[in-house]
Amino acid sequence: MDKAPHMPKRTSSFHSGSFPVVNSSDDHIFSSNVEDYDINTNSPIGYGASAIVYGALYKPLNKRVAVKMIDLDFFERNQIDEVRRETQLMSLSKHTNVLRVYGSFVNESKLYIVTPYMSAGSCSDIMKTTHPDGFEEQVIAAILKQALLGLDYLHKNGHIHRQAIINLKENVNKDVKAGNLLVDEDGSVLLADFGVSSSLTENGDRRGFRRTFVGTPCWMAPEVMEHAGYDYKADIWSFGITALELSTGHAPFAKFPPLKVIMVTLSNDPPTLDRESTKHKYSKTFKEMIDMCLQKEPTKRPSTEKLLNHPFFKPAKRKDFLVSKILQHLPPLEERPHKIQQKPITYNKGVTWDFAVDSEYRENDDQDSQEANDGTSEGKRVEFSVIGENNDASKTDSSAAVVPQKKSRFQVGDAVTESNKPLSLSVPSTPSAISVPSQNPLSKSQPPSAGTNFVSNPFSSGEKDEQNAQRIQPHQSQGIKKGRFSVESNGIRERTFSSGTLPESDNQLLPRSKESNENLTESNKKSRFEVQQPLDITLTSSSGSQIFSRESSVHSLSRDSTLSKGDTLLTKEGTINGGSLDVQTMEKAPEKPVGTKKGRFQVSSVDVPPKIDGSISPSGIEKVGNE
Ligand SMILES: Nc1ncnc2c1ncn2[C@@H]1O[C@H](COP(=O)(O)OP(=O)(O)OP(=O)(O)O)[C@@H](O)[C@H]1O
Repeated sequence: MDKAPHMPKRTSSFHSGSFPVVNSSDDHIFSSNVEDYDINTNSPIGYGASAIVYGALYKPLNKRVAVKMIDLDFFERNQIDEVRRETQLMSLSKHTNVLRVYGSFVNESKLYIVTPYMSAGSCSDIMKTTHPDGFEEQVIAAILKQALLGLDYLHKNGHIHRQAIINLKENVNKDVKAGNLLVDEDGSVLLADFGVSSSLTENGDRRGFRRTFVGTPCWMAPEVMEHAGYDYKADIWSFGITALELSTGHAPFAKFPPLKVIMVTLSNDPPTLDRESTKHKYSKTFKEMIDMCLQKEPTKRPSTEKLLNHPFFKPAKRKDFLVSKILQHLPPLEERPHKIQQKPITYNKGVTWDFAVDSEYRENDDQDSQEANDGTSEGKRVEFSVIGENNDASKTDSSAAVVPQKKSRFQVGDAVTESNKPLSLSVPSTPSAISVPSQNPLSKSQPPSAGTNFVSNPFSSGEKDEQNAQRIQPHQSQGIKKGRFSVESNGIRERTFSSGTLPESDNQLLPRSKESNENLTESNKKSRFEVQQPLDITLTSSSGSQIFSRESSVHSLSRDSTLSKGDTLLTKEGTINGGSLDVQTMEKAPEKPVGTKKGRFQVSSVDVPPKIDGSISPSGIEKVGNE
């Protein structure tokens, strides 16, 4: 397996003896010798942001356990130190509804975390396997009651589930969610995944104010999205989202790209249970409980204690009810199809949102993200990049336990961005929107090739951007102009470009242009993102705080080549409503490129005068890295 090239190599100072073995619940000290674990590396039972989870036999006790394997080569020393503390912390959590750590140790460069084997898998697993449309109400009540008891324990002991107590300033996407509710064969539901993975998936630099969110933001509370201060009430929001997830089979907005989830969450009313449209019938009481949790104002949400007294939970059945209702016909974990999760790891500076994207949004070519992230930036920005690479689960082996998957990344931000490798792409004067077709994320036929660092001037087909870069003029219009570019190994090829203020009609969202996509060859299928950049845009949340921009810009970015009607984009008023979309049909490339490589494009808005040489777009498209 390849390792993500952006990951810093950990120094060798961390060795197997430095990770203390911790006591299990039954006072057995689990061995730190990997030979004592017969790990079934052929059939992982789960994938996470930072880890692959395997079933294993712990030979000294002849006990089945789960082993979470994390490749420490991908992480920095301070992150690892924190993992050590948090793993110990987890070992101390003693509640029947909180997953305990039996032990942990390092072997070579892998961290092994040993936990009880939860043979039914996560609630998310179960839904995908047997209940794609969600569970019936009594099942949900039985699941959530146990989860709530675990959460109550954590809250009362100072944990916020979504983050380790050690560092309250940095956030990770460790929400309460169905994927983190593990179910045992006896119907026990345990909250998992607090602390340890958090450390590894958040950014290593703890001195700054970077906040990296990993995964999809569907469960993320609005105040967390806003980068505002938050507390344990954020878990209550996630809990409410989880309730919706369990009743429909998916979280609200699960199909949306991450940025859009944020937009919709912040601008719309909280999601609620549509009792008319679900497969199962749900009570008003259930809906009422969800609505209590999903209040945008955190202080209005109930505490775990109050929730436990809610009528919805009063008649909740015991765990054996779950055995008879949902665990009967489940195939063994190892035999279930496990989707490889795409989770990013961020090393960027600045306020950052970093999201995994579903396969439909993935890119296929490699990217040297570490290099790409070497530039510095302050404030928020929009950034798109690809790091890591897709890997087939079947190729997983113990020698390369964790390979961060290829992913796309979106970062949203504002302010001054400084990059060590400015992108020489420019677009003609006064661009307000730039559509960037990138490689079709579903196409695997174009492996990246080395040496392409260029982004085209959209007007200069086939020529390198250094030669063709055009100066971006100061923003003079709030209209939307579009350009788009692709990066190919043999230079830059213009696809299409349109400029000018969009007519009114263009400001409506258009249905996906299947036809245009179908006409594309593999070499020219592109996803793209679009940047709208009126100068005076500020997106504010319901609470009044700024979300995406300060006073100068907003970028809406979508890697979806088209959006469907009803999709939302930022507007210059800073609200979210129907946006404009470029639905140009891309022309077939006259020649198949030798290969396609991606640079990394950092899109930001900077209120600086344009550079005369045009090498850096003052409207903020900068190349921040390359392969
Ligand atoms: N003890 C366990 N028993 C059974 N399955 C497990 C166990 N631990 C984890 N899994 C499975 O592995 C998946 C990923 O594990 P985990 O959530 O701990 O990883 P992570 O890196 O923290 O990921 P994420 O950030 O997505 O939550 C879980 O969703 C679950 O399906």
